[in-house]
Amino acid sequence: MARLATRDEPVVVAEASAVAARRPSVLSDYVALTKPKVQSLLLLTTVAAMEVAGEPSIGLILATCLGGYLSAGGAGAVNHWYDRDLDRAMARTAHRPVASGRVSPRAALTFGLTLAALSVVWLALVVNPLAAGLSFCGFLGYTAVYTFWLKRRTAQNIVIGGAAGAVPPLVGWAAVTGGLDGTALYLFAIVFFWTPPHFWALALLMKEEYAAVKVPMLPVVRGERETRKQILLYSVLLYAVSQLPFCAGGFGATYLAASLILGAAFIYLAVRLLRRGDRRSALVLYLFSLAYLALLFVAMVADVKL
Ligand code: HEM
Ligand SMILES: CC(C)=CCC/C(C)=C/CC/C(C)=C/COP(=O)(O)OP(=O)(O)O
Repeated sequence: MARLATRDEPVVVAEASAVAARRPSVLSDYVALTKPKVQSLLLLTTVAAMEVAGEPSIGLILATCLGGYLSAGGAGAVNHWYDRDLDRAMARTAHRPVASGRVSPRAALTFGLTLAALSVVWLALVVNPLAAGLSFCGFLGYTAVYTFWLKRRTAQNIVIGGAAGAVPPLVGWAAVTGGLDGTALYLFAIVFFWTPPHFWALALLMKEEYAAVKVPMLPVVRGERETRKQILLYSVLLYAVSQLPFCAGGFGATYLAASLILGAAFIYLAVRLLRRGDRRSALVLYLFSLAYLALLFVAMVADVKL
């Protein structure tokens, strides 16, 4: 039955279109499933490793980055699918495409698995089988090992699961050389030891949210002081590991200077967090951790190219 227009209608229409304007497009929802901001740093470590490993062509760099993006993006989509119950319950993640119901769980899972399959085929055919295999291990590490298995079971979830995020430099190295060597393993170790302080600094800020959804992150299970101690411990380990490629002769003075300064700053911020125990120090360390990894990998490239 036809409805009479009312004087309120323009307001209702304006409100409806304002909501529509705020609603992300389908494209931006699918891009969000791939966790693009995290990907930018993963790809930086991939490209830096490629430049350290040899003289890759632009074509090889782009092909490897596409494969890496598909693999890590597929893993991100599978994570959105599996963790939708947790994401829905936490303010930081409630707006995500699957959690908020804009993308169906089945569509997100199909999307994630399709990207992962495309990645394996693409890397195997266009780059090489080792790069494809390593990248698939990263996919399994983030999805099966971290997301499905460890995240909801143990406070060591991020320590073990963090190995997945350390795979991209190996993919880059394998793409250029067809193999792996000591320097490649040091790059893996740097990201591996970087991940716990990176995440735990943020977890300190999100402790209540994780506790509410019963995810056993370190600050929830062992308390804030123990988390701050562990952050300092891993910061010192990270510093030690970051010196190894220099000691092994893989890098020279530029890398040594950068790793000393960046490592000292990391440890200083971790000590400050331990002493002060405030939210601001945790936020500063989290933000610095992002800059640290980017600058350290840029320094590696500068060291070997300049
Ligand atoms: C399993 C290991 C890791 C865990 C649990 C973790 C966790 C997180 C979380 C919860 C955030 C908050 C922002 C968000 O909602 O996405 C974040 C941000 C970020 N992480 Fe990690 N992270 C891990 C490994 C990595 C790795 C290996 C990299 C890259 C090398 C990385 C790069 C980033 C970047 C660039 C951001 C900022 C993104 C933004 O501003 O939205 N993370 N991480
Ligand atoms: C192919 C490959 C090398 C993939 C691995 C990439 C990898 C491990 C990225 C880390 C992703 C990340 C932001 C995890 C967040 O943890 P979370 O999912 O618990 O955080 P959330 O609460 O933000 O979802």
